[in-house]
Amino acid sequence: MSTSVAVGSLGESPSPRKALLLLPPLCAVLAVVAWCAARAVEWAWLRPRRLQRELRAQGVRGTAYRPPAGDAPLADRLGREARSRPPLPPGFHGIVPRALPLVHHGMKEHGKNSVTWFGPMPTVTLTEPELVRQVLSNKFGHFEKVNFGQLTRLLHNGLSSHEGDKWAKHRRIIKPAFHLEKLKLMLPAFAACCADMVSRWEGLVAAAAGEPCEVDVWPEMQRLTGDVISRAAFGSSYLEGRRIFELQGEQVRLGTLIANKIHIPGYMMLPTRINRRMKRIAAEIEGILRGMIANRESALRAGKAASDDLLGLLLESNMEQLRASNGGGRGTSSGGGGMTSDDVIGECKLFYFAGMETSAVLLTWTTVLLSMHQDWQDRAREEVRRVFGGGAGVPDYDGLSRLKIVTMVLHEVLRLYTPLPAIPRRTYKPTELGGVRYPAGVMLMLPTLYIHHDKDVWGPDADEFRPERFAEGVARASAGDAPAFFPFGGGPRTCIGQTFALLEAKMWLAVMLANFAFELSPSYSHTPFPVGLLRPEHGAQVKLRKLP
Ligand code: HEM
Repeated sequence: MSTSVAVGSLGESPSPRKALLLLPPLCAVLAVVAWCAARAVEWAWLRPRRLQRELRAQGVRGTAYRPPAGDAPLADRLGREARSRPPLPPGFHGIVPRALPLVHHGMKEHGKNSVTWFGPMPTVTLTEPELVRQVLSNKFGHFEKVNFGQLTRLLHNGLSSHEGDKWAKHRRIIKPAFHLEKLKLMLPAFAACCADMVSRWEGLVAAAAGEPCEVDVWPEMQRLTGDVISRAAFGSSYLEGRRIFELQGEQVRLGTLIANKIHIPGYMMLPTRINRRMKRIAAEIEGILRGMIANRESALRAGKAASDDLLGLLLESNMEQLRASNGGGRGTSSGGGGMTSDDVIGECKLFYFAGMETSAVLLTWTTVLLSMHQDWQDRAREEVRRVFGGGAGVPDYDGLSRLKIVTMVLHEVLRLYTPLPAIPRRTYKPTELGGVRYPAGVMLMLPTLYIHHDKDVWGPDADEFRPERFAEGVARASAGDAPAFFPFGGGPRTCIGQTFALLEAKMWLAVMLANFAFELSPSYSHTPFPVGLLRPEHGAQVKLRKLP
């Protein structure tokens, strides 16, 4: 006899019977609520307090944890204060207090290697180059990349956020596309983008009819590097690629608006206006890429040669990998030894994310610094004229690799205005580093920009623009033993696109210096500020003059 019949046959009223039936689901709900509450208390209170005790016991000082936002309000306040200060004098490069306000504050209040809180995650800033080297070069998985979950997935979901075997497989497949021999084939695409820009600027100068022509180079450089990556990645389909970079640009802007909230679990799932727009953008980008990849894959299967652009090289390398793992069989995009279509989409998104704004930042600060330091602009132009003989024709690889002064200038710009001011890592397991035993789950912040300006490392003129310090190469530029110059990161996860970025920058400088002279406009205000990358907060206005 079933329970309900038994209860009914006793003639009891239906309410207790209903209550009995409701009891199991109610208990289940209560159990789930209790579990969530316990997890929340552990996440927001017990675990951070435990980590704080462990770090303090070893003498790592810093701010006290305030649940659950940690130092997010302090970071907001310091950021606002830094931005409200008057612009820096042009030619002044002591930008750390303005560009890394939280790191600067932590250092002032608690000394080097101090702790702050990113939500409930302790964040230890490591300022000694040797410790940074140890973290970046670790091959044993003690330090993992800090992944911002759904935000990372919406922005790129490629190589830079993978770990372990998946990362190794993707890096192996992507690497051939960035070999020097392949990059040389992309130089005509770089040159075509620079030529487009030069003719547009010539138009602007002509329209100014003899008056000095003012250009904000920041959006111009975003456009240039967006075009370069579109052409380099997608060859003849670069116009479709352009739409992607517009969408990615918007995605990054929206991502920075919510950066301080993403430590809240599930925040990205909330149906806020920004979250909904970001999801729509991601869907549109994926749609465009899926179409392009499908076309290329079917052409490859039909036996057509792969294109020499990044996507073509990536698909070709992927097919080879698949053939090898299938024992010579026909390649498919279903995974196995190669990448799936979704993986390829993630990597294409990453090319934009990692390769566009970073290069735009480098080119913008180079223009600003050469405007501030006219003597170096003249020296760099002289060198370009000497190597390429007056500017006619497309600069070739041999010529670009002989540009010594231009390279020194680029290195000094990368040192003083490092596009990525800090690199985060997280301890994956308990790890000893510099005499401290870090428990798992501690974020280690490697403040590249701070180390690049550290007088203990670079000497008393650390904040000055002196490209000659790179005359003997990168390794001999700083005073200390450990390498202290790492704008492209280091170790196994070093930037895969650094040769691409430097060739692009040299090509642009060779073309630009041959065609234009430039100086700072009075409307420029020197306000470097990191919004993810170190950007000029109010643009980078220069005055252009066309050279005969
Ligand atoms: C001036 C320009 C650039 C700078 C300053 C720069 C900087 C960096 C840095 C610091 C990292 C390491 C991040 C970390 O360790 O967490 C990195 C990684 C990466 N960069 Fe760049 N980058 C630049 C240009 C490019 C370009 C042009 C591309 C591609 C077209 C690119 C693709 C990548 C990729 C795919 C990674 C991830 C590598 C991995 O995790 O294995 N970057 N970049």
